Amino acid sequence: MENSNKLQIIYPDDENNSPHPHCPHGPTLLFQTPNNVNNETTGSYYACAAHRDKRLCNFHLSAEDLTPQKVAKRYELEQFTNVYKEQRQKFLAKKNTVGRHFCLGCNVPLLRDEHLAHAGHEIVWNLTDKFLNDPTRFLYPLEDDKVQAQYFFDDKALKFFGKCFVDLGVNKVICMGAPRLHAYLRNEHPEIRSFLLDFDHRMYFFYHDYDYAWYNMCNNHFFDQAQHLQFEKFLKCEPNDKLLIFTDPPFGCRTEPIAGTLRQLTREYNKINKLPHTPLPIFWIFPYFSEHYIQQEMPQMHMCDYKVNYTNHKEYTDVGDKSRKLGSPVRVFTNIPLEVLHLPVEEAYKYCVQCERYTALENRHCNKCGKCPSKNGSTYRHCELCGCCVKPNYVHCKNCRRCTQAEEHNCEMYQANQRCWICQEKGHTEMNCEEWLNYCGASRLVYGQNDKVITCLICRKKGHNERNCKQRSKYLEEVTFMGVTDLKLK
Ligand SMILES: C[S@@+](CC[C@H](N)C(=O)[O-])C[C@H]1O[C@@H](n2cnc3c(N)ncnc32)[C@H](O)[C@@H]1O
Ligand SMILES: [Zn+2]
Ligand SMILES: [Zn+2]
Ligand SMILES: [Zn+2]
Ligand SMILES: [Zn+2]
Ligand SMILES: [Zn+2]
Ligand SMILES: [Zn+2]
Repeated sequence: MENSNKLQIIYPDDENNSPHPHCPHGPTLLFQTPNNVNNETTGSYYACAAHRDKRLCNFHLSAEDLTPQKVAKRYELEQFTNVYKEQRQKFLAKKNTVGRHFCLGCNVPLLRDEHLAHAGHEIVWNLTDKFLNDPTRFLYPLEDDKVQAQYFFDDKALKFFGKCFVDLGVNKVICMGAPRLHAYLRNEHPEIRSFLLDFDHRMYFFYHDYDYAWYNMCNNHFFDQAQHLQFEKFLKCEPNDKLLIFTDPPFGCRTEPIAGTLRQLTREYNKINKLPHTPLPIFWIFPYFSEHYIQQEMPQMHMCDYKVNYTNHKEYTDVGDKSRKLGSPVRVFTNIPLEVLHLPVEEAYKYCVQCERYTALENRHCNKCGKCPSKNGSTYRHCELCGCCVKPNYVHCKNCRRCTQAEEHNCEMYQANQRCWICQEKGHTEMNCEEWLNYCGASRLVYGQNDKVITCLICRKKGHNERNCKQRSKYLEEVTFMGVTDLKLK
């Protein structure tokens, strides 16, 4: 089972699924332990899609206790949305900058003498249009990693994204969880229309319904129906329009619900525009070490070398003492061919002639791998035994048949966490794979990242399979040693 030690997450609106009950934050996710995925409900439960901490939303319903009444229950948030909209009128209706204040403690807009009720609070006085049009420059970020995990792009990243959109001819962007990018596009790229979808309700105070919706990206839930209707209008496109979905979710979010939402939005777009299934271009910002999880959900997504920096995160930036030596680990994942993305040479990127695309300056092209292999910002080196490039500090363990961090290496523990190259499942390596024999000599793709190239499981070289390997006798010994003699290797 994939992710055998992890909970499976069932997204609420996958077709074929029975409907999930709602919490105040929209349809819940169904969490299943791996041994009850076959329609058994023992141990499965529904919980909030947006909050990764019970203290923040305590909805919890065991799948066994599900009843039609519970599925039908809805939470009305109008008492909130109406207040937000009333508050917003203060700012958006007022032309004069004098007397527009904002209480940072209570997160509410204030007019004239309303501040009297906020004595002692931290208040931004007389907001200029510049601030009003770029609210993340003065609001306190909601940094709770169990919910919003609000980290804002630095100016270089904003400029890079803006330029990518222009180069790609994109004229409409859905900013899903990207409020600063939304403001940047509105202010600096009037030729691009942007629509912000964010869980941060404070955006009500700065944007109209036609370019912002209070939204949960973990279940594609709109808290305010009026805004949803406006969003549908935004999705309606003219033949020359080019729409792109941009998302920068909290890194604590699992990839299943985000991918589920991206699919839902694409479906909604196709339906509204009466198109046959047409994929939308996507930019998904996430750390390089989550690559596997993204590709598991969306194999069409590839990682671009651009390092994304945030202004309010110590480690995800290239400035300050605490910043990582190798730069930010945050990358852009996209279904757009990487060849068409131009990374800025002035920010330490270069064009690799062999790869025919831009890569990080420190990324050295490997002729054996046929690519610029580094993922984390260090300079990889090629390991002949692994048949691929590895991190420079890795050492090859013959027993595990993998390059790994030398310190604290325990073969048994290490192998238990490896993904087998034969069956692609986690928990063992090739030598202990039950499917070993079935796969012997079969022509198949190993090494997902190098698809199109067959890597021989015996010598780990590319271009032939076990049947044709010069080292086959060594392999026969190994298999015999494992107590298997009946080889289907003819
Ligand atoms: C890592 S920050 C990205 C901000 C982006 N870097 C920018 O500068 O525009 C995550 C954003 O997603 C929003 N967010 C967090 N959880 C969300 C959810 N469940 N649904 C929608 N938005 C969410 C946060 O409010 C925050 O704005
Ligand atoms: Zn909830
Ligand atoms: Zn206050
Ligand atoms: Zn290269
Ligand atoms: Zn290599
Ligand atoms: Zn190795
Ligand atoms: Zn080992």
